[in-house]
Amino acid sequence: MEGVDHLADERNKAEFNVDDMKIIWAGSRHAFDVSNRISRFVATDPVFEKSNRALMTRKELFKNTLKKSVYAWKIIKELRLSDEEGIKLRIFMDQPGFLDLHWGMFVPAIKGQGTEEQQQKWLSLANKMQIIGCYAQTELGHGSNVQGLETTATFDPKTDQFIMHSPTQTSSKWWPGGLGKVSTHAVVYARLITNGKDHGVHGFIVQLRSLDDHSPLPGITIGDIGMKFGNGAYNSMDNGFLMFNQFRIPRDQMLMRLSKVTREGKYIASDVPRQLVYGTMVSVRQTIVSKASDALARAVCIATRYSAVRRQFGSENGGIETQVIDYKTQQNRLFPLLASAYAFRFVGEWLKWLYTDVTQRLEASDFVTLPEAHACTAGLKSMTTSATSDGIEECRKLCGGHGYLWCSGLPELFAVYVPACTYEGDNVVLQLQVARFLMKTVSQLGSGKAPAGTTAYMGRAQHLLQCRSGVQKAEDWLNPSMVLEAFESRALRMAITCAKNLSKFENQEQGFSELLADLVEAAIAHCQLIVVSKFIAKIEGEIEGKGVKKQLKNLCYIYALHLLHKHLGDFLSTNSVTPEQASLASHQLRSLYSQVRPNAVALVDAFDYTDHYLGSVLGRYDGNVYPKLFEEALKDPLNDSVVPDGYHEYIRPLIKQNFPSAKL
Ligand SMILES: CCCCCCCCCCCCCCCCCCCCCCC/C=C/C(=O)SCCNC(=O)CCNC(=O)[C@H](O)C(C)(C)COP(=O)(O)OP(=O)(O)OC[C@H]1O[C@@H](n2cnc3c(N)ncnc32)[C@H](O)[C@@H]1OP(=O)(O)O
Ligand SMILES: Cc1cc2nc3c(=O)[nH]c(=O)nc-3n(C[C@H](O)[C@H](O)[C@H](O)COP(=O)(O)OP(=O)(O)OC[C@H]3O[C@@H](n4cnc5c(N)ncnc54)[C@H](O)[C@@H]3O)c2cc1C
Repeated sequence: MEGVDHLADERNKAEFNVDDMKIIWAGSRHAFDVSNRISRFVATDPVFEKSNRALMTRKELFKNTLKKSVYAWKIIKELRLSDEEGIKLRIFMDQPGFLDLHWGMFVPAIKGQGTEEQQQKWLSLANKMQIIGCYAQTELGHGSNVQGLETTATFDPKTDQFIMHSPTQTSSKWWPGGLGKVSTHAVVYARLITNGKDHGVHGFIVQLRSLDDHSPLPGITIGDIGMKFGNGAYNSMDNGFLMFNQFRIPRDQMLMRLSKVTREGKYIASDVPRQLVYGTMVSVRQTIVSKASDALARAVCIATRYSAVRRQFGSENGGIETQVIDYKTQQNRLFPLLASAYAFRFVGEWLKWLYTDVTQRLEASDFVTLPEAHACTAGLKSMTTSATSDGIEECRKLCGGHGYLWCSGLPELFAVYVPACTYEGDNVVLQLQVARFLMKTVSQLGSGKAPAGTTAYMGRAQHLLQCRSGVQKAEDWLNPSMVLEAFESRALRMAITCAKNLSKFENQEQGFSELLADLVEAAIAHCQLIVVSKFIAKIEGEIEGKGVKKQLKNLCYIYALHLLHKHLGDFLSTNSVTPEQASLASHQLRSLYSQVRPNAVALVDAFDYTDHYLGSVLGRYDGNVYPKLFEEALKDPLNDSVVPDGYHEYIRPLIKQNFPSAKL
């Protein structure tokens, strides 16, 4: 029935003020206002229609993305939207495209690695989008191993130019988004060679295409790398390949904030850490963590609303059946994901603070917190994107068969989201960076250098290695210090076991290779501790709104205790909890699920997503699922005619057993 809220009963059950929770979710009243206004604007503008995306050909989808992106840019300019509003517009437009790489990587790379002069020249063009840029780092043969890149930039003192060259097929740039068909420029990462000496990987601004007719400049071979996973989905993006054949650029197009090449070809390295050349990746990894909560929240919103609408079994005397959300198994799969969406939101807020702090310090030439910022952005990017990808797929299964329909919104969400486990650093490779950081921290324990920030707990190693959890009854698992101690002790003990095992190897690098799997587990334990501790810090802070804090507390402990349950092997083998304490945690979890149950729909309403953004028949705000599923089915081109194309050619001859005789 149109106009009826099929979820009204669910909404009436809520024990907290949803509008107050919306502010907490958004981060502030201002952020909520912006998000709410822009999402509704996008939802009502026909140019941003997206329900027809899956049936588009690749070319149609690409052109549709161009149209939307340019229209979005026009709106940003004409309505003088702020950066914050512009970014929200892009998010609610919900279609990956070249804007992401231009604003998300090309512009930041120039800001972070260009001199004042270079910024003035290039950003004035880029900020007006008179040039369109991308980030060309990965090559066919090397992605994770940035130091292994093969593209060369050789300085030619005769002409004061760099010669960009792709010496092998594997050195072709391969993957950069926006490169294939749109970008006029790129920040290209290549090995800098002066006077025959290789100085490692540096960034260069390179023009790729003519600004008059868009044709590739001579010496450049460029194109799209082809269809990717899923129909529609990330295929809106023109991920590209690029080869240089002795292509020349002026010397002043090397990004020279971190190191320089003089007119004479002398290489001058500055005294800042060389890793700052990776700065753009660190900034995007930070953004990806906040976006993880957004993607997971979308999937959870769909699965929660649908689980409240969907009924199976349990009918007595012909009465109505049980809502599937009332099954404990459904709750046990769904509510931890709901809790994770909130957890990732809060750790994302904290990471943004950490990133802003390290950026300010770097500007003042203080590099002390850089290793921690790198470890946190890498580890949390890895942990949250892996959990989100798995979570979206779990939400699809939580929706049963209908979750597999395109119009559930979940297949496309998964297809668009899952490469987040790979881009901006493969998730395993990134956790190994965290592991290196942890091993270094452990090796310095007792040296007088007290661990700080997220590793401060390691400073209490003596206590954490000996302590036994004090949990005696299920309610003790609602005590923040008991929960934290269990997570700290598990993380520390896993890290120390790895360090001890490493020390048995004469060659540390060989030892590291042997122990990779254990090291990744230790790194994940550390990252989970960070998320749990930031969630606890959030609920211990000031939170306004009727009943809001209570709900967040429930979600916080669900998040922590479901991790305990999931990684029980770690907790038991490190003696961080006993089997009895683990079973008390399960008991407490069940009780928390019961408390969340009446609030579940309201907790996903707090995300304030429009039906346009959700793009899901199953997740509709009004819960009017079944008539809309029919409507969607009838829109399919196969239903344009009653008798399908191909009937006369194939079906009829088959039924009539009337096909021409086969010849081998
Ligand atoms: C006017 C207003 C306008 C506004 C309008 C706006 C409108 C439009 C809005 C548009 C919206 C934009 C928003 C978009 C936001 C983006 C969202 C996401 C979308 C993403 C799209 C996908 C794009 C994908 C891009 C990519 O994938 S780029 C390529 C990424 N590649 C990688 O990540 C490679 C991974 N590999 C590495 O990073 C490194 O190789 C390595 C870290 C694995 C190893 O490096 P290396 O070999 O050098 O290091 P070692 O292991 O030897 O370590 C040496 C020491 O260095 C430390 N280290 C390493 N890395 C770093 C680092 N980054 N920082 C600091 N330190 C680092 C190590 O820890 C070692 O330290 P030690 O010596 O102490 O041990
Ligand atoms: C959708 C998408 C968009 C992208 N956009 C861009 C872009 O705009 N610009 C750009 O430059 N790049 C881009 N990339 C490339 C991306 O950054 C790389 O794919 C990513 O860094 C992973 O590198 P790889 O492909 O070389 O993986 P590989 O390193 O080849 O990984 C293959 C496997 O090897 C494992 N492995 C690798 N090294 C190790 C190790 N040391 N120890 C243990 N295991 C290891 C990995 O875990 C993985 O399982 C994009 C990629 C995708 C999928």
